[in-house]
Amino acid sequence: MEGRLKGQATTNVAPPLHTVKPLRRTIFNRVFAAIYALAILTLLYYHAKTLIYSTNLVSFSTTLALLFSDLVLAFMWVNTQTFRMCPVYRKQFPENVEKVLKRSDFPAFDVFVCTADPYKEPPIGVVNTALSVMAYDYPTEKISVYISDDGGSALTLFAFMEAAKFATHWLPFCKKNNILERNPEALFESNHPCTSESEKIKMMYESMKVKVGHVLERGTVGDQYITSDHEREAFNKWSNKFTRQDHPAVIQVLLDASKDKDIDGCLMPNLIYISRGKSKASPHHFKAGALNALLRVSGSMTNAPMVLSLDCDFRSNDPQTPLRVLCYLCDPAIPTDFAYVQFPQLFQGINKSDIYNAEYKRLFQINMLGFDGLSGPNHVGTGGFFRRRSFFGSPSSLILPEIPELAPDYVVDKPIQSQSILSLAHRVANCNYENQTDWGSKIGFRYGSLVEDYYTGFRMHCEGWKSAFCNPDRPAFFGDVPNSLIGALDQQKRWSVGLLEVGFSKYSPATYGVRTMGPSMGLAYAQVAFWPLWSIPITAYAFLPQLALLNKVYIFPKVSEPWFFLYAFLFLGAYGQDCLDFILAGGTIQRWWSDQRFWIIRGITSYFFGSIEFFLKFLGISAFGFTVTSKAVDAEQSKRYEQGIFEFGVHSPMFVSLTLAAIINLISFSQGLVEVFRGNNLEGLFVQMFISGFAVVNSWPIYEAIALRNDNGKMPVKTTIMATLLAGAFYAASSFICSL
Ligand SMILES: O=c1ccn([C@@H]2O[C@H](COP(=O)(O)OP(=O)(O)O[C@H]3O[C@H](CO)[C@@H](O)[C@H](O)[C@H]3O)[C@@H](O)[C@H]2O)c(=O)[nH]1
Ligand SMILES: [Mn+2]
Repeated sequence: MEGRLKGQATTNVAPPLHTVKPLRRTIFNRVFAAIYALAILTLLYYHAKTLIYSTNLVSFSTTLALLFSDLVLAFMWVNTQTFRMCPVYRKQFPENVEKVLKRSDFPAFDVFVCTADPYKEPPIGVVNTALSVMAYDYPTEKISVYISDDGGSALTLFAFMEAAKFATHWLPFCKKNNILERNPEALFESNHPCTSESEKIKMMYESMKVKVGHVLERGTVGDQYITSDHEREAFNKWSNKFTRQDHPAVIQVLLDASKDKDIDGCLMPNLIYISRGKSKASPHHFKAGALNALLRVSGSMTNAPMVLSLDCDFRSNDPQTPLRVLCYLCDPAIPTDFAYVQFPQLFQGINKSDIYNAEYKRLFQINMLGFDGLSGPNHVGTGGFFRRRSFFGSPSSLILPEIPELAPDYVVDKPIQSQSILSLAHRVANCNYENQTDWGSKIGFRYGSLVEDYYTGFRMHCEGWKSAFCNPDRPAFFGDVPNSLIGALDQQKRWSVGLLEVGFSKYSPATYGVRTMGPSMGLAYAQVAFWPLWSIPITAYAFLPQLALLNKVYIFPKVSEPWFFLYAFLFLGAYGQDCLDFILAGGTIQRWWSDQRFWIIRGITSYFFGSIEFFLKFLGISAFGFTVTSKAVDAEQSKRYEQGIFEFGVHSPMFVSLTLAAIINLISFSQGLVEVFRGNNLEGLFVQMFISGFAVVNSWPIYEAIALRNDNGKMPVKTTIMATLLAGAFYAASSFICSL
């Protein structure tokens, strides 16, 4: 455990703030890893032998393809074992925080909420996120919430002006009634006790929602909604020349903790709207750029020592969360190299069997425990409480920013609305501000990857920072999931590009990471960076055995041969352990099934196309950007999602490859059946039939979408035709090769 973050349960001096325990399955994991490693080596030996003794081109090339695929699988398997070697489980005791630290001494914290598009990310949702953290059980005047609007939209600003007014009722209401769901949407959807007060608040919320909805529908903030000169002045910044990609910085203080009070006369938190300056001439680096602008603007206004970064759809579900964080950050025994506490991404609105594997249990929950036993979990973009200091160089060498006011220990001694503070804030939010500075390379969130979260956490760990995973029984946050298949696949494609950007950079976890953090952490990070490589074995196994079967070429050992048992063990062992991990983490068999299916789907869609996009960019042929996942809901579509029906509906190259695989597997399985009925060679074709049969079962929703459905989410005819033509071409090409 490298002497880090050992819980303090054993000391009697102070009440414990947190504890850490190894997971019981660790021994089993280690023994199984040793056995499985032997099996993998045996398989590679088998392939090598077959390769050497292969007599014709077809068997040589199929063996080579299988060998290469299995090498990729083996590489990923080795990386995955790092998560299984010393997983730990942590607990916090927030009730003890006030025994070691007076409430008045609690540190201040700055919350960053990012949004980028009022139509894909409806402002009322962003408002809910902000309200839920503004209402934390924490000294209110120590909370500052910064909204970053990369959509540069007056509609979002309008929503927050309304939210600021509503908050003066909402915060005291939550605190007086000890409400747990502190975002109004969640509270009013739950069956909360109805009182006259809650009815009144609900009406206020509904009327705000209607107003914000109206403005969004119209696309402009009508005069009737502007209630003061101050507001009018703010909206005047949206001049004719103002576009989303080209505009000066807009910073609007909506609530000021030094003077604005709620209806009971208590101080409110700071609430600040920011749309950083943009120009087509300077790169804005997507979310990472937005977060760095936030680090600077918040630095110039409040410069709190603690920073929480949130996606716009990531609502607090527990007002006590900051206290859990203090269990680490205010623990007198905490090492100085401690950078952040990461909460898992958990979601609301996932359907029963989680058809799009939106839960991502392995990434967000299981692997985190493994990371946590090493140097700590990676950052997942939202739900991370950082020490501001960790953005400025390694624990031992502070890198100062270009102006002293932004240094992490600078004390802001002027009110946030003073002229000098506001002008500094505007200056650091300017689009050219970062030119010739260390932002994005040495300080702040790091540029160069579409998964800025993963990359930034990785670089911090490389610098020697540590982190801890915090997964309380009552989830700290809930997010939204992509609720259409194309939404989920596009998101995964973006991640794939971003991950490869890190995997094949000079900071690759497999080389630089292993060198700086040691093999365990390096390979753990590599496990994630190289996900898209899975597209190689998955695509190979989705087409090769099937095309071979169609051409009566048998490429796996016969059932009667001992090698068959090696294959059986490798398959059952991997799937069995995977399933066990999933169930032990509280999953259901049904969701595990979706999880394994979606891994295959991603392999032939997102990972595959993401890799292509990455290499095109690498060769300088094309560029790509951050396509924001839509959080807006379509009633009909969400009804189908509820029922667990896959949503196709639109044509996409990714759907073509998916349909192609489904068709080839169905035909090859049928062909296998015919052979079996003819009494031919069941022993020899069993493995190939098993693989295509497995794929057919997994592809069921695709066949339904092609042939049995009539709703708007069915497979577009164009997609089916293209896939069918391609299937024909694949078959023709394969028979040609076999005839050589
Ligand atoms: O130019 C941009 C693009 C996106 N965002 C914000 O980034 C967040 C995440 O975007 P989303 O479309 O929801 O992407 P996801 O794939 O769901 O997000 C995951 O993956 C991202 C990296 O690809 C991380 O940034 C996120 O924190 C993580 O939750 C949202 O709040 C956006 O508003 C910006 O602020 N500026
Ligand atoms: Mn998201």
